[in-house]
Amino acid sequence: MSKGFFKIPTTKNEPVLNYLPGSPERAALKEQIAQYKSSEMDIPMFIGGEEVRSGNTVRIFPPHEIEHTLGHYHAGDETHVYRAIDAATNAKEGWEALNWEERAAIFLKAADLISGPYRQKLNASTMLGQSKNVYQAEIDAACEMADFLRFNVHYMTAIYNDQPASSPGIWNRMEYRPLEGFVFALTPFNFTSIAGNLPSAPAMMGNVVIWKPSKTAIYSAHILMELFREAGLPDGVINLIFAPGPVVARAVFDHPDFAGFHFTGSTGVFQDIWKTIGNNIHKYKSYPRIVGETGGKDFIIAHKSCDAQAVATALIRGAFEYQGQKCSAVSRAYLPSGRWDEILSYLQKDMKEIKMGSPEDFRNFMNAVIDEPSFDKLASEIDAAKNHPDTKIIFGGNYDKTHGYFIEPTIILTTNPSYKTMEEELFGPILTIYVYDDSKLDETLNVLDKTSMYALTGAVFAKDRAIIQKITKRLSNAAGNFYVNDKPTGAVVGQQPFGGARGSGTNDKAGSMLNMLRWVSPRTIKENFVPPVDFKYPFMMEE
Ligand SMILES: NC(=O)c1ccc[n+]([C@@H]2O[C@H](COP(=O)([O-])OP(=O)(O)OC[C@H]3O[C@@H](n4cnc5c(N)ncnc54)[C@H](O)[C@@H]3O)[C@@H](O)[C@H]2O)c1
Ligand SMILES: N[C@@H](CCC=O)C(=O)O
Repeated sequence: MSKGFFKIPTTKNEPVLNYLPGSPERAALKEQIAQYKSSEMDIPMFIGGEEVRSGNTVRIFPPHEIEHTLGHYHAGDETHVYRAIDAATNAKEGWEALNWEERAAIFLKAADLISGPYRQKLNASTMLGQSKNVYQAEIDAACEMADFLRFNVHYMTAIYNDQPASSPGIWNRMEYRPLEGFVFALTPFNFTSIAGNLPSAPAMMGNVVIWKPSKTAIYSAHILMELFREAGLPDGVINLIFAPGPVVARAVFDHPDFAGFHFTGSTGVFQDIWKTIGNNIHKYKSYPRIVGETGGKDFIIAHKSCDAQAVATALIRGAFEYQGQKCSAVSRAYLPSGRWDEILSYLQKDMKEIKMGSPEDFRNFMNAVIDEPSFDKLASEIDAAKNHPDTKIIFGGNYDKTHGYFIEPTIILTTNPSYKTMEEELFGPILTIYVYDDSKLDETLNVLDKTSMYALTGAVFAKDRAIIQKITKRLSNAAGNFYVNDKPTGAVVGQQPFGGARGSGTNDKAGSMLNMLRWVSPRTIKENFVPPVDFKYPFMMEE
């Protein structure tokens, strides 16, 4: 029982370190990378606090250096899913009974471990396992992960503090119970922080969790699990398993105690799972909470009043950072004909200077794409654009998978605003540009709004305030995160709550109170201090 209304420490964003030559953080990171590269890691599942080794091992290697072995993980099967569900069920009572401040302390400690001894472990494992450069790893694995943990504690207390009014003689209370059952967290490859947030956010609210990460992000997922354990997370609260997605899904979605699904990944997978949950709805104790943040076809629209250099910079950073493998990455742009030559000349200058290679060489702006299927798909889209009458490749267009999965940053110019790469998410370093007639802004906005099924991120570049207002209003349903004169990537927890609508997800805004509310099932308690003892109401009195 808590014996005080405790206040949490002030919530602040984790500072982004610079990694300048000669800095201590750069030296520490390089040392951690060297250490990880010099020994192979043996990675078990974690079920109920036990390290589980199936003996069925799978090799892990850097996408940019495919001959090198980072380690092996132990792949699981259906039996491990059932063991994980049992472990979660056994942990539930004890975890729910723990005071909120004890739960908060575990996750605040995890955040401080990230600021300290775990920072370079998370950064190095993300750089090597997912092929991110130092800055992309730092803003994700270190800063965003620490921010999720600290801000979610803040939102948890804000939720608990939200209490109903009480009339005289009555005390109304709202109890924010965890869900009755377990939560399933299914996580993507591209953000270590998302992989960590999806299981930890429901756990913070008192839930027990089965966590299945992407097979291409198991190296950093292992470090996250070690972090949670070192921070004091009790056994069985989060259970990490490496069975194939469909195998886990079959067992989880058939279980009567399945209570919530926390997903980030592609739209097709989410929609299939939603159907499975719908078909099984009669099997569950409660209606499950379904939270899914999915794909995007994110845009920049520039107006003739824009700053051309700022547009070019936003296109390059927005489209090519982390090889375009951000759900928020710019992959289609609508640029005004009157400013196109100027924007193009800035692009020409900058594109020449982009370096691509291993993240171990800190000069590289870009690294490899995540795996061979992704590489092959991107290469085939580039080839298709090379041969299509509506398109011309104006930058890049080459690819090579001899030693790693490298795709050149590629810009396609199209005369057809409905060309495939203007509509479909490719998830790679391919940007398609459509140059519109300056006088056809309204038509272009209509096309932009209707071209794709997604509505995740988008940006307008303009100096004219009336135009900024007009476009912001006209595109109000085209993006869940909308940016004015800024690239549409790099949302910061607590500053730009993140998520999209339409085909891009349930828009529950990761790292916000809206998301945390999905992991509780409130119970209203009314207490009457002096209950009535006569059933008759005063109006019934004799005249
Ligand atoms: N909106 C957002 O906030 C956001 C953030 C990051 C990534 N994304 C999206 O995620 C996608 C990229 O990530 P990804 O390639 O890891 O996504 P993905 O959908 O391929 O995989 C996500 C997870 O689902 C599992 N999975 C895949 N197929 C499955 C199936 N049939 N049954 C059960 N599980 C299955 C994977 O193993 C992985 O753990 C992109 O579409 C991107 O836009 C969205
Ligand atoms: N929140 C991240 C994107 C996460 C998806 O991949 C951003 O804003 O760039």
